[in-house]
Amino acid sequence: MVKSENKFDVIVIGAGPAGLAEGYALNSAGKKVAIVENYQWGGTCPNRGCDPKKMLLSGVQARDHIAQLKNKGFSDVPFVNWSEIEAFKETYTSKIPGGSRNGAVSAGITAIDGEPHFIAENQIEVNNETFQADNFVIATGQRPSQLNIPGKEYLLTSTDFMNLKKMPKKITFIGAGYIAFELATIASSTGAQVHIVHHNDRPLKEFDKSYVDELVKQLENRGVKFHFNIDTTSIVKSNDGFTLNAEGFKLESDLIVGATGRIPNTDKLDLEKSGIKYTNKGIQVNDHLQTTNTRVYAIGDVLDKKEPKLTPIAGFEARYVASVLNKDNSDKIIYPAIPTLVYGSPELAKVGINTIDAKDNDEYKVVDQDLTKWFTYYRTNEPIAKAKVVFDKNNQIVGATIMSNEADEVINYLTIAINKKMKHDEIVNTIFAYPTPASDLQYLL
Ligand SMILES: Cc1cc2nc3c(=O)[nH]c(=O)nc-3n(C[C@H](O)[C@H](O)[C@H](O)COP(=O)(O)OP(=O)(O)OC[C@H]3O[C@@H](n4cnc5c(N)ncnc54)[C@H](O)[C@@H]3O)c2cc1C
Ligand SMILES: NC(=O)c1ccc[n+]([C@@H]2O[C@H](COP(=O)([O-])OP(=O)(O)OC[C@H]3O[C@@H](n4cnc5c(N)ncnc54)[C@H](O)[C@@H]3O)[C@@H](O)[C@H]2O)c1
Repeated sequence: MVKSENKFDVIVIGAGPAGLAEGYALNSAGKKVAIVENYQWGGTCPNRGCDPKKMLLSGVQARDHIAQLKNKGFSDVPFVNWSEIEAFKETYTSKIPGGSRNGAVSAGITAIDGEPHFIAENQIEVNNETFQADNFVIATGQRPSQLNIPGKEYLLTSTDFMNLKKMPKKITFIGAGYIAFELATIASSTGAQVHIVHHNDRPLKEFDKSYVDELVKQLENRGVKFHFNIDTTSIVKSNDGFTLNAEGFKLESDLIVGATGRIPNTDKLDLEKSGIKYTNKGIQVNDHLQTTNTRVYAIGDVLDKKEPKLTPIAGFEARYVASVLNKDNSDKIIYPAIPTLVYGSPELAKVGINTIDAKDNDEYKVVDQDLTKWFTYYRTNEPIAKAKVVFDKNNQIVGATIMSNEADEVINYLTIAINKKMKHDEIVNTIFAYPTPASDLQYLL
């Protein structure tokens, strides 16, 4: 017999951006909701992902702005003190787990701490107690993948990097994806000599190659050394640090960070007992985000999906599933244009139709502009600012790739323009504050 207080309308598993957004949306619609978390409430993004990374980057970007203005008002480029910036980040992250849990409980959500696993299609067990629900939403996210090589235990994760108390003299990242580019930018501005070792010659492969090549050059200009086509075979501990070995290649470092992707947290849940299918890419769902057990939904990074695994998409999926469970919606999920961004100095961003796919397609026109001399970028002496914009046959913007220090802001404007199908006239006739990246939009579109 399941105790009546252990029976819920919906049990959400995982208290990250996806699970919390789900819990709040269902709770405010009057459902009896519980959320189960096995580690830190708040999940990856605010505890060990987007937010701490961006706090660490804030100091780096401030320093880089001054570096750009060397001999144009500044004679010295300040040193970024890693220990202070890391401690500042900690003032934010240390409050996240408690704050996230308290917020959910204050809203009326039942918080359960422990390791859940399915024991039947509508029941889970946590801490030897049985809980039952009409529906479940799995939102357990991902964790860093680990290379299967001798010495893998010596590799740090992105979380370890962000919690370092001291920046080492020499640090190596394996893998050249989002995490390596962003953390390498931070490390190189805080005094470390940085290396990136990648197994092929196509870093950030989902972005336009010509812009990635330029980004690689910008990182090289700040001292980052790239080693392409190197397949790491082992890590060996030495007296002073660690040696990364590959065929005909050796690299000594004080620390080595593995940044070769992330894997879904599906393994501890006994999904088979609930009839839920999954692959090594995540939980399989239909176009209503429903798993192979129709009472169970899955959202966020734990999904096997083609959309990128990012915080705002986790929130979008949570709101969608809430609308389905609240019986307000029976439509399949349709994603709007999704912006993605590699943070740094400069930033690389894209949205909508990829400029790589549009290049050789008659349906599209791609306009590539060097913006470096435009006033917005000239006034801060940015080393590089570029934009490739994709238009369809009606001259409607459908995609873009942007590189500059302001790419985060510009890509968001372009996302609105794509989703709202805005025409050039509408942009020209919108009065934006001048001079800002927004007031440049009329020359981009
Ligand atoms: C270094 C880094 C930087 C990033 N930067 C950005 C960025 O700038 N912008 C962006 O949009 N995205 C970024 N991301 C991705 C972003 O963090 C994720 O997309 C987002 O956190 C996904 O939310 P989620 O709720 O699906 O998963 P998560 O945030 O991972 O939350 C899942 C939760 O489930 C819990 N859990 C796991 N297994 C179980 C279990 N068996 N039982 C119970 N609970 C469980 C976890 O402890 C966690 O709290 C970054 C990620 C990393 C690692
Ligand atoms: N700004 C952001 O939005 C942001 C920032 C960080 C992370 N994230 C999220 O976290 C995810 C994980 O980031 P990530 O950088 O770990 O993964 P990623 O998938 O972006 O990059 C991993 C890279 O490692 C390479 N790789 C794989 N095996 C390798 C090997 N044996 N040796 C060398 N290289 C190897 C891959 O080819 C790939 O380029 C991202 O896909 C994204 O969802 C987002």
